Amino acid sequence: MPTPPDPPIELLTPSEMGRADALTIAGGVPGYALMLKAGQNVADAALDLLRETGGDKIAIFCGPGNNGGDGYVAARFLREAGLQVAVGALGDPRFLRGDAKQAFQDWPGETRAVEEIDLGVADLVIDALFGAGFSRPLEGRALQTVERINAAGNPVLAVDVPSGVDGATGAMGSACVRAKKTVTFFRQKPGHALLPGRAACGDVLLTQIGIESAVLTDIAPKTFLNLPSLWREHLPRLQIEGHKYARGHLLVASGPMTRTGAARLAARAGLRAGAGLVTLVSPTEALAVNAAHLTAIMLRAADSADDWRDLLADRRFSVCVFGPAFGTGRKTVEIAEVLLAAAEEDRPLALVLDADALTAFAPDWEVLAQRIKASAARVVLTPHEGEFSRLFSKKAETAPPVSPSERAPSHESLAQPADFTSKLDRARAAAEAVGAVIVLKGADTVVASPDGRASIAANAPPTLATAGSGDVLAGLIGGLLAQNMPSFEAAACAVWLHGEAGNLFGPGLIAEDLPDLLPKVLAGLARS
Ligand SMILES: NC(=O)C1=CN([C@@H]2O[C@H](COP(=O)(O)OP(=O)(O)OC[C@H]3O[C@@H](n4cnc5c(N)ncnc54)[C@H](O)[C@@H]3O)[C@@H](O)[C@H]2O)[C@@H](O)CC1
Ligand SMILES: Nc1ncnc2c1ncn2[C@@H]1O[C@H](COP(=O)(O)OP(=O)(O)O)[C@@H](O)[C@H]1O
Ligand SMILES: [K+]
Repeated sequence: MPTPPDPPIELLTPSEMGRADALTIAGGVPGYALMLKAGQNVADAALDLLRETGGDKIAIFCGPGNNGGDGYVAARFLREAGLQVAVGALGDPRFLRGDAKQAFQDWPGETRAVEEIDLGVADLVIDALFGAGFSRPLEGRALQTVERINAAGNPVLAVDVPSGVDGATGAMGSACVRAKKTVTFFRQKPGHALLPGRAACGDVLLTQIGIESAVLTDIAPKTFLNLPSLWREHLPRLQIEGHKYARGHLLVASGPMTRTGAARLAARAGLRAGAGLVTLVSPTEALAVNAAHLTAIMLRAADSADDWRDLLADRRFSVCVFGPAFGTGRKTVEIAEVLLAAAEEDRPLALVLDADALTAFAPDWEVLAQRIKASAARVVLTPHEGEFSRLFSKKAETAPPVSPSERAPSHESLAQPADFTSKLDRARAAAEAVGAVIVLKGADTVVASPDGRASIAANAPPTLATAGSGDVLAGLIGGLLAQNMPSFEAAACAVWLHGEAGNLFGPGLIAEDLPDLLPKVLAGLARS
């Protein structure tokens, strides 16, 4: 029998995880049974780490909630396994409640105050201070304890999330534990994938504690790790009787004479991603320089919004990447409006608006939103953080519907990257407000759809932070849209392919290298 394809990997916010616990408990599994399994998994991970690093002395820091409860359970298992375990409590453990109280009572050893734990002798530290219940920046004793753990430099195993990291957002307030490994339960959380949380986790070990996947039917999570399992079934499939027009005709808009490279990078990436035909649309003044660099990619001239309108009368043009190095003047807004208006029910068109096409509308994101919502085009916006802040810096005059997610930001705060509002929620709220798929780029690129689905990528290497790499990404999205891949899946797939191409090349990467790595990445994907 053929093996079924891997399912998408859901990411659960701490409150969704709370529902998973609650549904399981309501189904007859005692909460303490879940905690016992969680603590056992932590103990097993600690034993594995000690096999690598050597030693038998463990310091466990237990907080005032159920995360601390996992710590007391792990302490008991590790002591039973013959290790020397020192337990330090943050807060008076006599005030623990519920399962955590039970776990403390079942711990047969001594419990001291966190300050009394000698880190100089510990071979491993277990951080069970705060997990899903972490709710505000650390201060006082909690902050001092985390700073002491980090300063001591022992290998740290974090329980669920490194203390100080918000599992929903990946944000940290004043400080957070820096772990070598993080053991989490049932499903990963957005905070394991979003920065800075991801960097604080070290390796993430996902373990099971007796929660059935069936609870997810009720919870209906909408956030996923950006892995092939999320979009594989929507990958373009070549037909034996296919012709190039069946693979779509992608347009890419070139900037003026001295700014033509970005469009050529996008065009080549679009062609490599599988668009049947790619035409670069160049200002007349830059035709010669573009012509000198193009072979398989075709070339057309267009200078004004009217020229673009005439060009689009040819209905075979099905996708356009617009914005890279185009310039941010009034003409950019006019052409974007022509592109959006050209789509009709019986004239499908998909648009990737990138870079200058976003900045040209800034800060009037509501104008862009109106045009997109009035358009029949499928639209993907690909801002980096700077473009996102510029575009969404203005307060909303009429409050658009608010994102359904846990920490939905008001649209007034769409552009605030540094607080507890997550990149995930900002991208999601923007997608809903604008009516387009948003690709909010960076080392933890979020792709958000107006229908609430979102993905977080964790495969991109920092070598991708090189001039022109975003142009390549825009072209990849265009190439996949040209083959009729749905917008959310096309954007997520392109982000993943982009990351894998970066990984394949390694050090010394420049943007020109990326498109030509695509055949290898696609071949690997087909084999996996
Ligand atoms: N039955 C369950 O629900 C299970 C829970 N599990 C564990 O339980 C954890 C969640 O437990 P809780 O919901 O009790 O939450 P936590 O144990 O993460 O933290 C809650 C406690 O920390 C305090 N707190 C939060 N932020 C603080 C800050 N910045 N400074 C000082 N105090 C702060 C809160 O007031 C509360 O007392 C998970 O992360 C997981 O480790 C696992 O045992 C699996 C089963
Ligand atoms: N530190 C990083 N790690 C991984 N990927 C990164 C990092 N920094 C940037 N990227 C990726 O590189 C690309 C850069 O795009 P962009 O900022 O638009 O650059 P450009 O305008 O030069 O093309 C994006 O896809 C982004 O996600
Ligand atoms: K923790």
